[in-house]
Amino acid sequence: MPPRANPPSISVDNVDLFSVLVRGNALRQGSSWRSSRGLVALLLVALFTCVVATWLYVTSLDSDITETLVSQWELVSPQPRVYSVQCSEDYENYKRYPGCTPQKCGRAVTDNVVTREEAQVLRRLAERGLALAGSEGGASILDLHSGALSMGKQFVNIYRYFGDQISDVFTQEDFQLYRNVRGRIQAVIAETFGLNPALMYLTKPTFFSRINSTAAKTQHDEYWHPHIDKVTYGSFDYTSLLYLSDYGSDFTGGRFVFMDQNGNRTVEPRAGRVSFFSSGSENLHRVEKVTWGTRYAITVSFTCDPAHGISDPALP
Ligand SMILES: O=C(O)CCC(=O)C(=O)O
Ligand SMILES: [Fe+2]
Repeated sequence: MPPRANPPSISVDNVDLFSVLVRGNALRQGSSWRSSRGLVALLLVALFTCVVATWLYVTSLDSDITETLVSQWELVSPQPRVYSVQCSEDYENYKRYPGCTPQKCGRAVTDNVVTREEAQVLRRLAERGLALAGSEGGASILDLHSGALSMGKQFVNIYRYFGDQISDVFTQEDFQLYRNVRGRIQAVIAETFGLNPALMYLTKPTFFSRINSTAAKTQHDEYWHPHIDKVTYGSFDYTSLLYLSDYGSDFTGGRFVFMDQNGNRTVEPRAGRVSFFSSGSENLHRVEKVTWGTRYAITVSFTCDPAHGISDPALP
């Protein structure tokens, strides 16, 4: 038999001291291993709790502050859905035009002014026009009044650049439809805000916009910044947006957001939907970044100042 590898055990009163020592060490190692495992588990639980609590806080914050005014699937008809807001003091710094200058401010949405078929015709018109060029970044515009069209990092004038050929792209009927729709939008804004439609004038810029998720290449592509139309565009007193595509199926992201002090309120675009509002700082807003697909809209705005009025777009 080979010699025992274990040291000789000292037996005192039937107690094997060596075994006691070895067991004691093992117990100590075991308990320190158990306690450090316990500590790690505790830390993981604490971390998990923190992550869950933060996530719950952030999502609850988000849902608290974002209210959907109108969803894409709803049909707002026959009456517009109107949300009144107190007019800002902005208007006091401008000349007043009785019968037009906002006395009542707010925002409204209607699906009863432009049909989905008309929106489709206008969308095809926008597609044809914007196919002539377009921005390198995610946001392109086509202004039928001035002729400005995004091209690469700049703009060209379609009427100058394409000359007579432009009549192969746009027909007289297209312009007629624009005029007709503009008139109906003007009427619904006047009725909603108690204005005399004859004292409202179309103003510039009035443009088709096409937005997709391509990264911005210039400032012109950065459509998502919060802004006040009266500040950005100067002449605007009433802004309207006619949507030509559907949130959720034609594109994702790209909701319109009113940024109020007590939270955000969104309008989900729907083809044929007209959203309109007084253009002062009571209606600070932004457009969410488009995350997928292509979003088409037309901005049609009105001024109370006849000097800032423009004529309807027309073929040259
Ligand atoms: O396209 C939109 O929904 C809004 C665009 C906008 O805010 C603007 O043209 O000033
Ligand atoms: Fe705007």
